[in-house]
Amino acid sequence: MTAQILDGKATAAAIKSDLTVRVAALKEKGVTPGLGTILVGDDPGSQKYVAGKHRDCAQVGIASIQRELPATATQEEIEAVVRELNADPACTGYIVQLPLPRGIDENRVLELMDPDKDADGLHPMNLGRLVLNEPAPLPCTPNGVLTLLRAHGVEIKGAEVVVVGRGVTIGRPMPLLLTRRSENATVTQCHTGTRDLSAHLRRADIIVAAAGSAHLVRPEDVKPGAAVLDVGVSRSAEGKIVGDVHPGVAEVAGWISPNPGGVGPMTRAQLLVNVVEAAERSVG
Ligand SMILES: Nc1nc(=O)c2c([nH]1)NC[C@@H]1CN(c3ccc(C(=O)N[C@@H](CCC(=O)O)C(=O)O)cc3)C=[N+]21
Repeated sequence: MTAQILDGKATAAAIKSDLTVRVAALKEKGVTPGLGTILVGDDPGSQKYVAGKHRDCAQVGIASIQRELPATATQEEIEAVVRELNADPACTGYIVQLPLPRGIDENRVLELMDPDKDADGLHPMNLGRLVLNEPAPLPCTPNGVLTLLRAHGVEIKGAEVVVVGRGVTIGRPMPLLLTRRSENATVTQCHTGTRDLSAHLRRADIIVAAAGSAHLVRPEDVKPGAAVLDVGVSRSAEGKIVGDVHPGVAEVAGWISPNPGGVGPMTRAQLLVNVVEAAERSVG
């Protein structure tokens, strides 16, 4: 058996073509959505991701606002740019590319953002709204995972889902999304303190691997027919992306998300969704 592909590239393209229509409608009403990015330092990976986000914006008609600071930028300098984008009416949503350089208090920067311009859904106010079941922009990667599953008809309701990882961008918010009444999944969250990861993985109908540990999920850990989402990004010595899922899993799983080409493009598409939805809310 070979797993069917959870095609993030194609699903993201369909989302973007829907957004193109909605952006055109907003422009007719005099509103042009604008995505801002704040990039600090010169990490090649971060530069590449941010460039990809602006390419996506151009495709759907969203304006781009790019702010770059050197790796030596101080806390105050970064916070000044956050204040600037909070005040800029052309910037309807923005992100602060993470991680920020060592020595910068990331949480202080995020808390300074206007929660209504939070395109990542990672502002503490919006994470709190998610916990309280209030409307909020949803964290892009977890929401991308859900959208990818839905687009391929994978049943989430009642599924046993194992999330591996507890990072702020994926591991922590993912179970919050999955356990809403609209999804009704049963979730087990595993992490480095989990005693027997394999035992949990083997029971899962859906595995979300977001530990950042190369080839952590092995074929013998996967129930035949399960859906496996590879969210991890490590790099090989040659700089190629290595996911959290061993390639042999494709012989056991029913569904698998390629990496690259799976959750990455979905993350970017959900970012655009958050920007467009915020602009739509602003026109009522
Ligand atoms: N505030 C903030 N928001 C983020 O959303 C955020 C962040 N910080 N910091 C870094 C991570 C990483 N991230 C990715 C987005 C797209 C791809 C992506 O599109 N990847 C392509 C391949 C890209 C390649 O080949 O290098 C793919 O999977 O097909 C990957 C990774 C967003 N992040």
